[in-house]
Amino acid sequence: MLTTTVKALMTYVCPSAARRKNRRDKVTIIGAGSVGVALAYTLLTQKKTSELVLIDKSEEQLQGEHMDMIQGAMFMESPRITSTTDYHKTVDSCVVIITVGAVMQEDENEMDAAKRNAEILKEIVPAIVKESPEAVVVVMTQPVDICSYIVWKLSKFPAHRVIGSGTCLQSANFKSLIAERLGVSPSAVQACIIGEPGQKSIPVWSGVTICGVRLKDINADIGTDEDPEDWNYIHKEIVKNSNCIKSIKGHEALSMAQAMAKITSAILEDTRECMPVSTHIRGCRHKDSDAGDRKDVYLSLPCILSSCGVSYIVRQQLTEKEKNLLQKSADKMNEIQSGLDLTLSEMYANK
Ligand SMILES: NC(=O)c1ccc[n+]([C@@H]2O[C@H](COP(=O)([O-])OP(=O)(O)OC[C@H]3O[C@@H](n4cnc5c(N)ncnc54)[C@H](O)[C@@H]3O)[C@@H](O)[C@H]2O)c1
Repeated sequence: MLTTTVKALMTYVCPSAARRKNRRDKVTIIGAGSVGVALAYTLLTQKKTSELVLIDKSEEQLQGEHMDMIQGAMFMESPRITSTTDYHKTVDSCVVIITVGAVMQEDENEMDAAKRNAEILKEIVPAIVKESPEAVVVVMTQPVDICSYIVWKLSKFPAHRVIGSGTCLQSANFKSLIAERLGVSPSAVQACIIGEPGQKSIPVWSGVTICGVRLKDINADIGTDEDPEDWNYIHKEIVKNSNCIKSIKGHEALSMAQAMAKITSAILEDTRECMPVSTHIRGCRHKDSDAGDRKDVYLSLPCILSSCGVSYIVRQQLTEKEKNLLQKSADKMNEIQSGLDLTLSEMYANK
């Protein structure tokens, strides 16, 4: 029975937050590139899984990564590691993490990247559904909100079982830079970045609290252009640093792997942790009042993660400006989604 406070605080998403009867921890990572391998290694060294399957289309790549991991397996309590091109080996995975697809190029727009990666996702999603129909799928392929939407549509999974990595890493940076400026531990800071990742992400300054004290109550203009202390330089710094890492080494594989390990363990261990991840948002007020699935988009919001994926979305009390920015992102997602062809060819549909 939900109390009034719980109802006002969070939107109930998952039809049953019941814990799985048979706890398992099999994880599949699809894509053995920089991000997939960094994540595999992080999950193994943090002992988050005892059974890991790594899938890629390149056998040579898989062989190299597999031999390297197996050599060190004894130091990781000898987990079962399978590296394969055969999806049947992924059967009954608890969590499937998608890291396939080439990194977005600097001059590439999101529509082109979405179309390019949609073709790859059409190839792999039917195989995931066939082998692990109960899995929670976590999408890392960029543009992550659009790719999460594509996976949700192709899989026909309930929306709470398809999650995108979203703004979880940016939010963690947001907390730690606020903490650094205040000279406190990040654990004293509650703060998050929502919407889409990158430059258009929305730092929710109105909701930043330190041990329950709202910074906006002390500095009414915090994070705005009128802020005398220019706190928003923190958000600019996060975006700049992320772009800098990408231009120097091509990807943020190591830090993303840490964030993803946290999301994965929240699902495997049913921790009910609150993390901003890309989730299905229903009922966005798009400009055209057309009903139907045009209103479905994926964007990051703070979610309670459990064994069923997203159990709740926390209802934030956003300012009008923050709401408008979120709406702008939703409108953009809607526009990109309407340009996608998500019909599965027979070859993949019957996989
Ligand atoms: N969500 C995030 O915050 C975040 C952060 C970093 C990277 N990424 C994204 O993760 C993705 C992977 O990045 P990366 O640096 O590891 O790229 P990468 O090129 O190093 O690796 C991609 C891998 O996918 C494999 N692959 C491609 N098509 C496949 C298919 N049909 N079936 C199986 N495997 C296939 C390739 O063989 C390759 O090994 C990119 O889309 C990137 O933009 C997301």
